[in-house]
Amino acid sequence: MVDYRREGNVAILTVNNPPVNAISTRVKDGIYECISRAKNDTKVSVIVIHGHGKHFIAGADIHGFSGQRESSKVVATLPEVIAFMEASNKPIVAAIHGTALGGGLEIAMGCHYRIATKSARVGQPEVLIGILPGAGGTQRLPRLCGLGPALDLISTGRHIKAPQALKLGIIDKIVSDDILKEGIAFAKAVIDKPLNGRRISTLPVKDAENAEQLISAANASVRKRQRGMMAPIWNIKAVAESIKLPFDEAMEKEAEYFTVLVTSSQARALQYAFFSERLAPKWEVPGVASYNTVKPMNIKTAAVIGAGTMGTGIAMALLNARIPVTLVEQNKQFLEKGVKMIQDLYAGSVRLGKLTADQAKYLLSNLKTSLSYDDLSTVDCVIEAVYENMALKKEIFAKLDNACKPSAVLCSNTSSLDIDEIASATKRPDKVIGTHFFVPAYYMRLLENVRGKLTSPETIATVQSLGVRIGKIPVVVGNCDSFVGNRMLGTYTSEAQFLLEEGALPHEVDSVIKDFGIPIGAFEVSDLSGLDIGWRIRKERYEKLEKSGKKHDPNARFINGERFSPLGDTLCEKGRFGRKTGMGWYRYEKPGAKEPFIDAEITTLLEDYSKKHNITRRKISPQEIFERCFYPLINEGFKVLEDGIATRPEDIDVIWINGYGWPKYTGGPMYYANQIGLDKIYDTMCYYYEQHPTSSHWRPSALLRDLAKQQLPISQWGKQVASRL
Ligand SMILES: CCCCCCC/C=C/C(=O)SCCNC(=O)CCNC(=O)[C@H](O)C(C)(C)COP(=O)(O)OP(=O)(O)OC[C@H]1O[C@@H](n2cnc3c(N)ncnc32)[C@H](O)[C@@H]1OP(=O)(O)O
Repeated sequence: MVDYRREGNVAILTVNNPPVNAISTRVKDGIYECISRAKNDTKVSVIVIHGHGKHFIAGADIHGFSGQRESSKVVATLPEVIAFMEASNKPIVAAIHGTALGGGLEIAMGCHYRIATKSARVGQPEVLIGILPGAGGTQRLPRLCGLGPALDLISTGRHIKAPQALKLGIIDKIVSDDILKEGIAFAKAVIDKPLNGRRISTLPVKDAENAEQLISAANASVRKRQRGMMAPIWNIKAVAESIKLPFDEAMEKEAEYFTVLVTSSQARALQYAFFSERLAPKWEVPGVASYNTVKPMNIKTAAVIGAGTMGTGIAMALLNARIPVTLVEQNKQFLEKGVKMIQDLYAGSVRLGKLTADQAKYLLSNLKTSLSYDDLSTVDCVIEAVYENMALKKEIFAKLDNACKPSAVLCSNTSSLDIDEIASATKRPDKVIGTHFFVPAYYMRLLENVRGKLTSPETIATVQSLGVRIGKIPVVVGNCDSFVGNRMLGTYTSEAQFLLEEGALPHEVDSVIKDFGIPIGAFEVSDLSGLDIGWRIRKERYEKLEKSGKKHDPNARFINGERFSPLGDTLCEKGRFGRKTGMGWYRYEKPGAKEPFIDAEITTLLEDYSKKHNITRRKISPQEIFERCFYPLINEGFKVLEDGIATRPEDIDVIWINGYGWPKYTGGPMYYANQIGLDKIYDTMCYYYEQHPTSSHWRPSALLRDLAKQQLPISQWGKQVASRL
């Protein structure tokens, strides 16, 4: 785990714990033993610590915070090992490449010098997994780089690159990529330098005079950007101790606050989410194939069909990953508008300093445009991103099938339509798959990959690997109406509207949703994305119904015996499409404005509606709003598992966290269901099903019922599936 060797008078400690050199108990013990050995070795004058493989040390082993800890051979804790390193009279140099994160940076700060390669990144991301840098990070970082930067890094968890770390004084020098050679050379040059001033714990905190202002600014930022999360608050509190107390006493406070966080349910949920996000790309389709049995195709070039918001966003996601893209439109003006959108977004990134002008120019140089499918004969992959219309999509796929080489993968960015039907327009259904991106597609991390009946494992592997390459978290799901995310969302938006019919107002429903931690309410989000999108999809369904001989009544509150709210359609008929028209479920100062205001017209519309349908409006409690919005959603997640549409509960949680703003600190809907208690959810579902028998989303899932009866957690379902593979 930690190798020791000596080269002349330099002791070299190599941390070797693949894949990221996480600090397990054995790594911690190994470091302690190797430092002791170097301290006692009279031939050693200086020590270098570095990491084998891709990283220096990416932090403490996250498995260790909730699972069983390995027993330790040495009694010292990680903070004690770091103190032991800092106290060494022989200089210790941390030679950093890849990442020095969390406990890795804390170890580096226990060293007397830190050098790093230019591409190395450092950070204290503990807050993101619900804990704090409990091995002295909250105390050493403000001494090293100042209170302001330390508060920022520790409360946000963001990583910074070596050049910025150098500016902040976190590292001493940027060196070439031959990190070990550089480390040894640097170590030799500092052998005789005094260590006074190199032991960070003995230094004063920089910017301490501005403490009050910096701490209140950090707290204000947390209230705005990390609402509901407890870890950022405790992280700030711990850093604040650095200016109130001497180092040793502040370390005791750090340990105390660490214990509060590490035992919290938020930390458990965030750590579960961390591993779930890493599990998602490792797809498994029981009885079919899995990521480790199939090789993906290498996608060298891609095309995107449609230069609207979705198409341009997808094109940018591909361009950002250095994949050359041909953007195709049928209309020259639309195409030019789309290209301008991309150019403007890159120009914005340059203005914000996220890209250099040269980088933006390079990315744009990989963008080709075309008005003809004839230009797609050599591309490896096409992503169609036109609006949701089955006939149009089928027409496009038939054309693509003729224009593209036989090996090309054909993807549809659909959020709800039947992939099998789209694939039926081609002679290569095995190469057709849904790739459901989220808006804005260049930014949102979720990619819901929808496999059809005939989609080949190679095609699944290809889009999963492409997803990772373009920085997404790809999740494989099965083909059903609206797939996983939107299928579950459907129950939530339906219930939200039923609540309006019965007496609630949009802002009352939205505030319960936001209090739970979802950043934007159901009605706010509907106004943001545009009510007309759902309306278009519903109109397609009404047309289908009519074709099958069932007349659709625009006032109907039931479709095929199922409760339905026509309120969304009513708003659209009045031109209330949301923010873009300045009115939707809320009113806005002008079209495109962001701030929603309660609209008296909507209140009247709802009252009239209820009267017309003989519904007695009543005050609906926040608890009822919560249960009615979220329990059917959770229940639908169980049905999705039952139906084999999702393979693992973790996949559902990843979808909801990364695509729909579900608060990560609750772990996602399936994890959260366990926290509430499956029996409680089941009983509540039964209660509401009795009250609302015409809403099938209240019918409790058989899986939920079985697990609740057997008092089993949802993770047991995952295990059952895993054992069947
Ligand atoms: C008295 C006791 C006091 C103790 C105080 C201790 C205080 C210190 C706390 C910490 O250090 S908490 C950990 C802080 N570090 C992190 O949060 C880093 C997390 N990791 C990452 O951000 C990324 O993994 C990476 C290092 C940037 C690499 O990213 P990349 O995309 O290249 O790979 P991944 O797919 O993310 O990861 C690969 C592989 O490694 C596993 N892994 C990563 N980090 C850890 C970790 N810290 N612990 C355990 N495992 C880790 C990850 O799950 C992947 O595993 P597989 O999926 O391949 O099995």
